[in-house]
Amino acid sequence: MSQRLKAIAFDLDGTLVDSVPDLAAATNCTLSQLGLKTCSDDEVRTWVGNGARVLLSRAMSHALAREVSEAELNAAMPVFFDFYEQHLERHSRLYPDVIETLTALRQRGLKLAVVTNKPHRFTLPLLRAFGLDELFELVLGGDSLAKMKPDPLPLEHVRAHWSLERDELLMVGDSRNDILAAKAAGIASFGLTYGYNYGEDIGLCGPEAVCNSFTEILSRLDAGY
Ligand SMILES: O=C(O)COP(=O)(O)O
Ligand SMILES: [Mg+2]
Repeated sequence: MSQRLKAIAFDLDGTLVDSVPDLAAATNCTLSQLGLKTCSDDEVRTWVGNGARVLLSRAMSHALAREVSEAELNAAMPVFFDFYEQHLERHSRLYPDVIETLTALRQRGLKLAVVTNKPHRFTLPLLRAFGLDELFELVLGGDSLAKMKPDPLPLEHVRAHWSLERDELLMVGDSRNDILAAKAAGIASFGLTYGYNYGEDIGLCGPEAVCNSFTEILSRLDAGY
């Protein structure tokens, strides 16, 4: 492990939790209510990454075969939000070895944060539902600050919060938004291959390491990446 590393920022959807089944259910509830054709989990998997509003906008555009207006989206968002709030973790699953690995990282003295593009109102309840909330000292949602990943702002906020140098913070995530945010913030990142990255290979955006499982984070840190 880099002697300098003091903290790790983790993405949530597609990194800690496979949340697509419940995001897809909320999307389909909204589409049905609008009288639109529903979509598959696999389609939703390629639309996740830029927050709930962009997900719904992509789903509605797909169903309507045209761009959606802000007014149409504004009218649909409450349906999505209400449903998702009630069914956050019904079909979602923790990825293997997440709790064990996070616990091991904490035992090494690392501070852990969540930096997600998921709206903040869903983030803490989801972490709580999977018993993850106690493992993180700092949790930022996609609407906690003025900008979300791939903007570097959330990672700069984490650095400032803990007074960290650039080489003292690492970002771990499944999406190019995570890797691009890390690069823009001037910090290292690990990309996970099992999550959602618009159907693309996470290695293509140039993370410092590519991990095929959550536990591999430990061995890559031990090997100095
Ligand atoms: O909700 C999203 O679109 C993505 O969330 P994530 O940043 O935790 O992957
Ligand atoms: Mg993600």
